Amino acid sequence: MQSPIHVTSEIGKLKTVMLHRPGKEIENVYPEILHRMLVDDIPYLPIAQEEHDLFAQTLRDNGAEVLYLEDLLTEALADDNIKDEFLEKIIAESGYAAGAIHDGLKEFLLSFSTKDMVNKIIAGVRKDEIKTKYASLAELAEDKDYPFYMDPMPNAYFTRDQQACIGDGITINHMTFKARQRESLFTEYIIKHNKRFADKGVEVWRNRYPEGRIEGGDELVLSDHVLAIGISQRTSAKAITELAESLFEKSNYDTVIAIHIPHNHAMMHLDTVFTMINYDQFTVHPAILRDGGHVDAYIMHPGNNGEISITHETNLKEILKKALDKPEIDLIPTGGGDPIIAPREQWNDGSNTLAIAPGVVVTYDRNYVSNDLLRKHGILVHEVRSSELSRGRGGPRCMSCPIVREDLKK
Ligand SMILES: NC(=O)NCCC[C@H](N)C(=O)O
Repeated sequence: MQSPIHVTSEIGKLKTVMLHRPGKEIENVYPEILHRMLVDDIPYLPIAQEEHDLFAQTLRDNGAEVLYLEDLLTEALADDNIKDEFLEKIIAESGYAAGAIHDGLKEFLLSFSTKDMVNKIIAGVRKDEIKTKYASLAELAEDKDYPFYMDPMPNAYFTRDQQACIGDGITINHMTFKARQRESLFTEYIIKHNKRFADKGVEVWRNRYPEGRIEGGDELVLSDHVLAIGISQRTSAKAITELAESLFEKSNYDTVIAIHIPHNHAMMHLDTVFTMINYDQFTVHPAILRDGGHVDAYIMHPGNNGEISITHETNLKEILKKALDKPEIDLIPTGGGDPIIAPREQWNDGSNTLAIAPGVVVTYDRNYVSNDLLRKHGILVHEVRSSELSRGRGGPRCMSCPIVREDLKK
């Protein structure tokens, strides 16, 4: 059976992509919780939505079918039993497995249509929105001034991270920080219960329950048998090993290139510093390269008796040449490698390009130095507006989850 997921590269023509249009969750962020919510500023919602609509339209204009996470989840919850089961899980993962607040939240959420309920869960539920029949001492006395029973999910529009499509399957991710961990429950329900995916042979390479942490921004599908993955603030060596074991056992993938990157907020995922944009071209933030273009990379292949063989290599160009079987690789430095422009543009996701076809990318307009350089290297660049979207600290690749891409011609 043909899987509804098919992604065998980072650059094959984009056919189907999943987005989330930013909603009320953005307006439930306030200064005291900014950093815990993993954002550095509060986007102005109407403009963020306008910018996001233009981003979606750019993808449609270039032939992609745009699906919205909120619609896919709503469809997945059409059956009342499944909706009930989902509500139990999301309320429990929000901290209330049982008790008065659990009951109050459930009754409140069930009072909405399924679509509005989904949007409300993403937006967050304030304490003053529900009535509880009684409250425990903990509920009365602890965190009295904290306004939410269910936290907002202001990062939901970065649909790259909760999951990642690789080949005909998907990883449903155990995310690093509490602020984002509930988001991948949505993916689990979409894959299990949305008719587009349910019972259609989608392989789950790794589900959201093992402890090791992993996020899609670190997962780069370089070809139909090579995956690059960041060892980063968000993805652990343990999760990478488990994913490699699963891919080697069940898929065509025979090479996983684990690249160590700095563990910090500006470079949280591999795709904030390194993306593939053509058969032999990549963007790279110079800060991840040591003298001579070196990184710490660990090349994993299936070994004997189900073990994994690992070699340590450091020359990024050589690693990519070998993995992709190319005579040369063009690494295009963010901000031209300038010591001020490069980190400034990287901060606003100048390295985070979304390829929509080989040599054709979508980028933020504000990173004009990087964009001009891409053009000089022969790339077709579609710029999208970015004043508000960029405040969430993610770019076009972060805001998109490719579901289907055309295979590359061999
Ligand atoms: N792939 C990505 O780099 N996604 C960006 C995620 C930004 C979000 N504020 C986060 O910290 O998770």
